Amino acid sequence: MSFEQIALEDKQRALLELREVKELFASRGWFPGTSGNLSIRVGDYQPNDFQFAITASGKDKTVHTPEDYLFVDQHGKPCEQTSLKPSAETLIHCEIYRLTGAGAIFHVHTVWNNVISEYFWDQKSVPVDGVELIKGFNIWDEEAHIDIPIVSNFAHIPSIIPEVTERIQKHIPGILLRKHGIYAWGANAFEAKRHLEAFEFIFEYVYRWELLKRSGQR
Ligand SMILES: CSCCC(=O)C(=O)COP(=O)(O)O
Ligand SMILES: [Zn+2]
Repeated sequence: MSFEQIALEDKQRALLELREVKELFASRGWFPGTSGNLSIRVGDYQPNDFQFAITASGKDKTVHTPEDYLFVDQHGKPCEQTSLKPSAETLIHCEIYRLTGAGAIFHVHTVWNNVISEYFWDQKSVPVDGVELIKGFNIWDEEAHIDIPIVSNFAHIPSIIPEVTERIQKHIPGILLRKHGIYAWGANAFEAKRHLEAFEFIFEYVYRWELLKRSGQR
């Protein structure tokens, strides 16, 4: 499907949703120092043919400007002539869309997601047992155990991709980059937001619980 064939309403919806999510996450302090990036897919999807709106690179995501977003294709190339640069991490979004067919991907840097990624780095995943918010991922078993994957972080973004490709799990809608941040996704913006919020809750809970166990209070 060409970019021109995608309905204008679909493109406008994506931009509006990005603006709302960006404002909400900014109010939570989830974009420190211009970090983070958000994307929402538009039009039809095939693993090798899709388009999405994404935040422009290096912007202060706590403010709104007319130059906050642009549309790119499955290779991360702008769909229209623009002076804007897509997020430096666009290729990670491309790969997650390619593998999952998700409708939205949100990436934030928080202290909790950074701390937990380092704490469990030797295991390469964060183990989570029986926490109610796992239901946020549509996993309904009270005793469920999940392992949230952690992958290596590199300044050279293409070097991050192979591990993302290898470690993405079908039933876990997120992946941690070591000492960098979380990528969470969903079928649409509502679901991706729910997943991201569940991850952030779980990271704080698991780390605090680990500390209590270590200190001998539990
Ligand atoms: C300033 S944080 C380093 C880059 C980063 O990790 C990030 O999430 C923001 O990069 P972008 O190009 O999307 O602004
Ligand atoms: Zn980042």
